[in-house]
Amino acid sequence: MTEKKILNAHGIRKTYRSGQDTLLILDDVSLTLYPGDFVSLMGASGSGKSTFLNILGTMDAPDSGHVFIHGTDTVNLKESELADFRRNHIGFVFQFHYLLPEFSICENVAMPLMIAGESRTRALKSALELMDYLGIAERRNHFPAEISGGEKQRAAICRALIAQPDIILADEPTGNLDRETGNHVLNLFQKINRDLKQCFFLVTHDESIGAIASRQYLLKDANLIEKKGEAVS
Ligand SMILES: Nc1ncnc2c1ncn2[C@@H]1O[C@H](COP(=O)(O)OP(=O)(O)OP(=O)(O)O)[C@@H](O)[C@H]1O
Repeated sequence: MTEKKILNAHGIRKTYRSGQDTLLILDDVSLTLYPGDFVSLMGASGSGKSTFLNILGTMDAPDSGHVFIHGTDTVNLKESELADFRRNHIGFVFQFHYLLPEFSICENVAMPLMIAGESRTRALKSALELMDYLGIAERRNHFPAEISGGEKQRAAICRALIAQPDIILADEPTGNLDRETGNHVLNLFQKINRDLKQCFFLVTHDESIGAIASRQYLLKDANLIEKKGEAVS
């Protein structure tokens, strides 16, 4: 039996113009993600990690190639269809939390559901359940400026999870945190992956962070190379 694919990126090529030059960032790169996968992508600064994540997340378009998510070829979607598609299928966690300062933590977490048309009461209830699961429920009525960096990142993770996305794309999610707080966030990723079978794609320049993934890749010279080695739990 073939396992269901969550994401299938195929033959991705991406170049950027730099003056007269053409920079080749991704050269015929392919990747498949399955339910419950925990995949990391490492590579030197400027190797194209964020570019690849943004293409997988439909935030950027490849020059050629296809990104199928849940069977839909996202490269063919119109700009007007992409926002809904992302909201339904992809959760993002970035180095900076991007919480909205004028809303409470609970409202921030509930926001994707409210935007999708869920009632405020039900959205806030779901948000609170998730915040309880990730240990920040007691911060529900605080505003982003009133909580710590680690709590903000946990709130951002709740917001990424709330619509039950097929995949969470995380770009240097601990880059702005001290080592201990960062480890706590990574432990939460592992817990969510284990408990909920949530698929993660994690970009990091830090090999010790990338090593927690069950499948590890390196982006080098525009190619994706699978690293063989045991995941660190
Ligand atoms: N919009 C753009 N226009 C031109 N060049 C770009 C653009 N975006 C990225 N680049 C270049 O493409 C290369 C890959 O960038 P990218 O941000 O994907 O690398 P990265 O591996 O994520 O780097 P870092 O670890 O430093 O964040 C870099 O050389 C960068 O300067």
